[in-house]
Amino acid sequence: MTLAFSLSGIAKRYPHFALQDVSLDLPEGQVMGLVGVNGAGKTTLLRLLTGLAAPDSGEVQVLGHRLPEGQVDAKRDIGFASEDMRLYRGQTLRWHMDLVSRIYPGWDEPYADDLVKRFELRPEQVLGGFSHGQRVKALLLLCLARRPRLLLLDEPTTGLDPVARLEVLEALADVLRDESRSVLFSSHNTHDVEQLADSITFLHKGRLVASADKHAFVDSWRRVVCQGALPAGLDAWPEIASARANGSVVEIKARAWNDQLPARLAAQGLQVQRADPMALEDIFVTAVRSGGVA
Ligand SMILES: Nc1ncnc2c1ncn2[C@@H]1O[C@H](COP(=O)(O)OP(=O)(O)OP(=O)(O)O)[C@@H](O)[C@H]1O
Repeated sequence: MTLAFSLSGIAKRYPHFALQDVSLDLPEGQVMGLVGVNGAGKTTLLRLLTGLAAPDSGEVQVLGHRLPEGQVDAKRDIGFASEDMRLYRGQTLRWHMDLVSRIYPGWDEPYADDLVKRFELRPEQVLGGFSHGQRVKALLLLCLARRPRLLLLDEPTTGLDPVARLEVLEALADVLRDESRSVLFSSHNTHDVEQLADSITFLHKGRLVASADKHAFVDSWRRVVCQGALPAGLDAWPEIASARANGSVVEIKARAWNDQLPARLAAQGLQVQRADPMALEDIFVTAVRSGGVA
């Protein structure tokens, strides 16, 4: 299996924050959603992969190149889009497109023109006059039309209105159909991740809380409604992320649902009435609150 990137035993410390013990692989052709609250360390992780930041310890490999030594080679095939990246406000979109096309031989002009139309951008307009949503789309266009092997997108849909968000998601979904391309995109929005990603990585306070195949991961969680009294120590079970009582109804969020769980709960005096699938948003909040995923 070829890896788009591999992070191994990474630590990166800032005065008030540390990314710790991060080991994470992305197989080539896969789309990974990186989910975390503000300040979880998502941008820091993406910057490590682009070589914009160096780890204090651990190893970073991108597209077969070890960073920092192989940074120049790796960067040729990485497309990084982040809101922090400044475009030239006084220059037109066409000027930016010409500039990027001269630097990157993989530039795909027909695809760039297609994205101009799809995003309803005006190539002759200077970027200083673009709205926030138009700037985000311009940045994505400049990144996507290079056809990089690895796309790193830092919150590509944040701040977009629903229509712009859908356009961006559709453009990304098109890109993702190409199986030789790999994507890591960060988001606060679990709906976007649920829609696009093959695998999900939760980051919280600089640590990986979970990283797994999306379907298997979502399928392992259940919201279990039981009748009975809440037994002590239930939330210490490794399969259980949270348990709370409301009168004689006990609600359990199980992170590792299995067929044996109802019988084990019955032995504690709890009768399982329902075990419902959970939305990714609910799983994320529960996982973060409970401090991890077994
Ligand atoms: N160059 C730096 N110097 C000092 N602290 C930094 C630096 N870069 C990031 N940090 C700190 O690291 C922490 C994680 O920041 P990061 O931007 O990686 O989080 P994030 O998950 O992307 O957050 P958000 O969703 O708000 O963008 C923050 O507390 C931030 O202040």
